[in-house]
Amino acid sequence: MNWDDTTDEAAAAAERLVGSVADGEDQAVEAALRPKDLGEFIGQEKVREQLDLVLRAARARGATADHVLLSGAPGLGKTTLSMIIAAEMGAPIRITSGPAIQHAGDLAAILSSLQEGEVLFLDEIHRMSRPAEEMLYMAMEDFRVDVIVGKGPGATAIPLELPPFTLVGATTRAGLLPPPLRDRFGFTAHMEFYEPAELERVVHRSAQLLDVEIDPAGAAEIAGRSRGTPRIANRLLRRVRDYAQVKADGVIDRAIAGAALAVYEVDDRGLDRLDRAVLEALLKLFGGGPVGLSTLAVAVGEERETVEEVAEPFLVREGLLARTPRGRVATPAAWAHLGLTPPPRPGGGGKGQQDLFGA
Ligand SMILES: Nc1ncnc2c1ncn2[C@@H]1O[C@H](COP(=O)(O)OP(=O)(O)OP(=O)(O)O)[C@@H](O)[C@H]1O
Repeated sequence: MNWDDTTDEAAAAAERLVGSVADGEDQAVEAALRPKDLGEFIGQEKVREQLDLVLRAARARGATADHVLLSGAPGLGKTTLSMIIAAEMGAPIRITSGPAIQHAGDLAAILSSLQEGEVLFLDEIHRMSRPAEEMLYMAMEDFRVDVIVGKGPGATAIPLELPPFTLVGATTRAGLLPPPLRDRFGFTAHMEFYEPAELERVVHRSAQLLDVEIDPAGAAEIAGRSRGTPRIANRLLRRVRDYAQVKADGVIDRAIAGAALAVYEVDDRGLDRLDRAVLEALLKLFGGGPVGLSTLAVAVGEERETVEEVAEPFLVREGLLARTPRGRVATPAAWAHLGLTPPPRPGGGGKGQQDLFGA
């Protein structure tokens, strides 16, 4: 955006970029299930304790909270925490994301329309453009931006003072952030995957909010298949609720949860159709590997990125697949999980397989 634009246009651009979180039924339900304060936020004890101190201290000083960087896999509660930060500080929140900010002017439009103390949530901050990132450095440190007016040799930089604000940046990959950006956050937190017991609490809480009856074994069944992720736990709960409504009396127990999740092809370890397809191809077509990512992706009819970013992180975390310099390799646990017998050693599985089998 060129800063010659009128203020109204700038505000409209900011509005378009900031957008809203809820879009569609699932997002609307997701928003309704979000914990509203730190007390309601389940798990992540260390992060909660540290954040509580940061926010309390800022409140006691009557100051704006320090910038916060949240890293962790999708669905672990980064957006939720940013909303909680705003709520705990009694401040409004704006939500935008790195990919939505194409130009430094886009960011200038948002920053210049912030109110004092406002929380700016910048999701996928690692995907922001370089010029916007450089503008953010100054905005975070000095609450100032240089707005370029005009083009070419006649262009002039006009400094613009910003009200103090709190930037909450979220990223799935903290390692991708340039150190100058990372260092400007006063508080950095890494969000871990949730323990099954914590996810059971998430399921019980959400069931209560959705007015669904569920027994402890039913909640444990859903939690155990949720890949350590509250968003998945909530999504599975909604699908199990549908099944219970249509096929039973609406009450969720272990049997209903198990039967419903079988219909949705989520197995007892939380593997879905894609995860299983990747494992089956690796075991049945390539003898357990090693096999290159691209070949594996073609074998399951998916994009390379989908296999690498959607299926693999979970399979690696579950100890079912290993990424080796020679390619993807199935672990003994993968053979066991699919009820298949690994090829005899030595020979059949190749060197990568032998390594994993301890040969
Ligand atoms: N600690 C928690 N306790 C209870 N519910 C949670 C918790 N963390 C997340 N949730 C629920 O999980 C859902 C997803 O959370 P959220 O949108 O905050 O994740 P996210 O990390 O921002 O994901 P993404 O990076 O994909 O945007 C929300 O509906 C929220 O209700």
